[in-house]
Amino acid sequence: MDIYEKINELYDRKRQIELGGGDDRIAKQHEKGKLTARERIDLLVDEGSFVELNPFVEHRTTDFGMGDLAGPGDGVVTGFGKVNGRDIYLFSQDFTVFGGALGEMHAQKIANVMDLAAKNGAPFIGLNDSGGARIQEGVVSLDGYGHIFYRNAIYSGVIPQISVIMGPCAGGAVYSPAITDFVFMVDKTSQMFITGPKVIETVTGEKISSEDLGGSKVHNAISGNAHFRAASEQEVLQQVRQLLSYLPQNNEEKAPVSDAPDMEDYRADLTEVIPFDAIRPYDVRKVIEQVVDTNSFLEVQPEFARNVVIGLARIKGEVVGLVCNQPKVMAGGLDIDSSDKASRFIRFCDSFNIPLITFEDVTGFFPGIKQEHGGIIRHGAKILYAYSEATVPKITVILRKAYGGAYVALNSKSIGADLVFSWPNAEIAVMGPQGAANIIFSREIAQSDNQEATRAAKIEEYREKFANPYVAAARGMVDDVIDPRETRIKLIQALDMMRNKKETRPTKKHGNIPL
Ligand SMILES: CCC(=O)SCCNC(=O)CCNC(=O)[C@H](O)C(C)(C)COP(=O)(O)OP(=O)(O)OC[C@H]1O[C@@H](n2cnc3c(N)ncnc32)[C@H](O)[C@@H]1OP(=O)(O)O
Repeated sequence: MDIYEKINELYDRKRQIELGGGDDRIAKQHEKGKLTARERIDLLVDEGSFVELNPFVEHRTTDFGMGDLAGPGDGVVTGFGKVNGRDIYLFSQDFTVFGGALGEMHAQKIANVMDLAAKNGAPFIGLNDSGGARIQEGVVSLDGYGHIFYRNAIYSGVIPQISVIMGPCAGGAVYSPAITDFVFMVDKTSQMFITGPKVIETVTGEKISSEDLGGSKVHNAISGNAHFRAASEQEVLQQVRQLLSYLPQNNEEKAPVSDAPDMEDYRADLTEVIPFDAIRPYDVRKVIEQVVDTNSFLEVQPEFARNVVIGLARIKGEVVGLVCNQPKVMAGGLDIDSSDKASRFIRFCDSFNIPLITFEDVTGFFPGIKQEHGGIIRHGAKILYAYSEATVPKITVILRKAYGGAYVALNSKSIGADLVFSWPNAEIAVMGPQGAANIIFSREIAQSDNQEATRAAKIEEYREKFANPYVAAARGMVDDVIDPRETRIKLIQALDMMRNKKETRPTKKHGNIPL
């Protein structure tokens, strides 16, 4: 045999590996509306940039007849490539090989590429399509999951981690995506659950389909376990590419800066967006659209806890993280789910050096027995904690109402905001004028001959005294009361001023955020 024959043999072997579980299983995968592991990689990375690692790895199990079964690549393709010209590392589970089930060597390949991603400071992306722990390998496959979860945890906040669910993801397997920063799902073909419909029916008697139990809609709109969903695999992989364009490569870098758009910084229409009447709803996304660079807002978790709007955007080309009350839903009040949603996003932005901008219009934490018994105290505390520990530039703009504990929690000066701006129509107080007047003037109102007139007069008295931004501004809790039309200009100036912001915290192992 000469060297050319050896090279031909190498190519033959690689071709065989690339066939995965073979033509029949590939056809089955396509029939389900799913792409193969390699087709997905081709759609995700820049053309021709993917470099595969460990293609020759095979399992070494002999139990249950496995000794006779070849499993090319052990059911997972791993490697590195580029997205938008920047490095990424990935795995893509191959459902055509043992149903993408995770065994010892499969796990080892994933752990290796995670280590490479962390050492080289680049995002890590997992394309999940797997029957879970490989049943024939028993505890060895469970151990494999442990090695992956461990890396998900210790590399959290070091490199961005993204999970894309493109098939089943069941049992303990779900904990890897749950630790990652962003979870994407595909409508109808991806499901996540700890125990499937059959087990649930056996244990609790409840009947439910896989899709209704853990499909993309459920996790995006109800459980909050996922952040994005798409109608097809092609679309979801484009969404991942888009998200990556906002992110720094690692926690020591800043997010990439884009060219500043050709747009007016003075936004004349901002006076029209918010109703002057303080109780009328509006869509805060209209404020966001006016302030950030045109078409740059990427909303995160748009279907979950819609009373808070979060997302990434650019202002004069610089990436920022936005946390905003949504007065259109539950009057923008904060509840358990929105507290969790906002807090995790604040911590993500802080981990990866993305300045935070808060648009505030909040009536308070949402009242109710369900909220209290569900632990709103503990969940609401997460927001305070997340803002307090964050050291990135932190700017708040009070658009209209800022009441009570929610005023404090939403990046007030007292918990570390660098700058707080307020629009002139803002009301900053312990509670709304109606509630306040009814409590502090209850005796005068009760003793009055005309209770309704006295109540109205007292409400107005309270509104004039406290429901404005000038009391807070007089004490420096608001840095400036601004013309709404200058909001973008003020934010550009503030971000520029804090370009080199450095803030340190006392040395500690880590804090203990209320979970
Ligand atoms: C960390 C702890 C855990 O992960 S506990 C979770 C353990 N996993 C499970 O309980 C799921 C078991 N699998 C299933 O229920 C089904 O295979 C699911 C995932 C729903 C997919 O169904 P379906 O699309 O019809 O495919 P299929 O059943 O024909 O499977 C395709 C091939 O993959 C295999 N497979 C699947 N899961 C595993 C597994 N966990 N371990 C080993 N092999 C697995 C199937 O045997 C099948 O193989 P083949 O193509 O017939 O040779």
